Amino acid sequence: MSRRTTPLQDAINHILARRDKNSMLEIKFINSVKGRGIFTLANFKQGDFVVEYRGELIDATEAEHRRNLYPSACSVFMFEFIWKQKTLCIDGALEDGSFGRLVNDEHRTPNCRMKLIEAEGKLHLCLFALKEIAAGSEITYDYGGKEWPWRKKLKIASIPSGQQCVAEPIAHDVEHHVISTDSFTDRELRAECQSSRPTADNSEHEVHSVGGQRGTSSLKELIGEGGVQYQELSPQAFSEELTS
Ligand SMILES: C[S@@+](CC[C@H](N)C(=O)[O-])C[C@H]1O[C@@H](n2cnc3c(N)ncnc32)[C@H](O)[C@@H]1O
Repeated sequence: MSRRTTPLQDAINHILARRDKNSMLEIKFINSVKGRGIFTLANFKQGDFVVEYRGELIDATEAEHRRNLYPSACSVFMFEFIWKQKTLCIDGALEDGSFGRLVNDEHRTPNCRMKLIEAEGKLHLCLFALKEIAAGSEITYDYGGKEWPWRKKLKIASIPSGQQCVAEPIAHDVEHHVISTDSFTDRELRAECQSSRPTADNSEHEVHSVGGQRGTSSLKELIGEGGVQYQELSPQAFSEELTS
């Protein structure tokens, strides 16, 4: 990002070019509980645009339809949010090589926050740094208030009086709740998600209106006229119930 480019402009540039910050981010496999995550290769400053959560914009009805079709390994990639009293969803189920869909949850000390951006009449979800993020760190954000299984399965370490509690995940305990990326290769997962999609769709990077036979709403109908360009988004993310 050049000195004069604001984080918002930086985000819009990446949105329009449909590209991630490939020289600043990398995908790493963490473990069989968390699966993959996104890590920084360079420092980010507070406020910087980090990555877009790319996918297909769909409405609540279509999201519900897909949730019923998708295996749970795919529906965990559906990010729901409220826009002008409407529930919308970015479906990031396709393994398209983009980074945003692989960012993991951290509700206590996230280093990024999701914001909604409207660029050229289309809605986009983007992560911005909440603080300085040093090279080598995992990118995280708060998925929202929901009781995610990995949050529940926390071991509360013994707390000396007057000190804050420290919680640590117990890996073996949450194993059965987790979409194990090592049991699903990328190709298999992509095939799974693609075959369970309601319509053939090669434009997963496009944010567009409801597809296929199920809907005819235009994006304008989905998001309304003259939307806000830049909005803080309270996370209400991933709409999947993770059950074993
Ligand atoms: C959108 S995906 C994130 C990418 C995922 N780690 C992967 O490898 O595909 C969301 C899934 O990642 C896992 N996940 C995210 N945050 C986690 C956390 N803090 N602890 C354990 N698992 C987490 C859960 O399996 C969740 O369903």
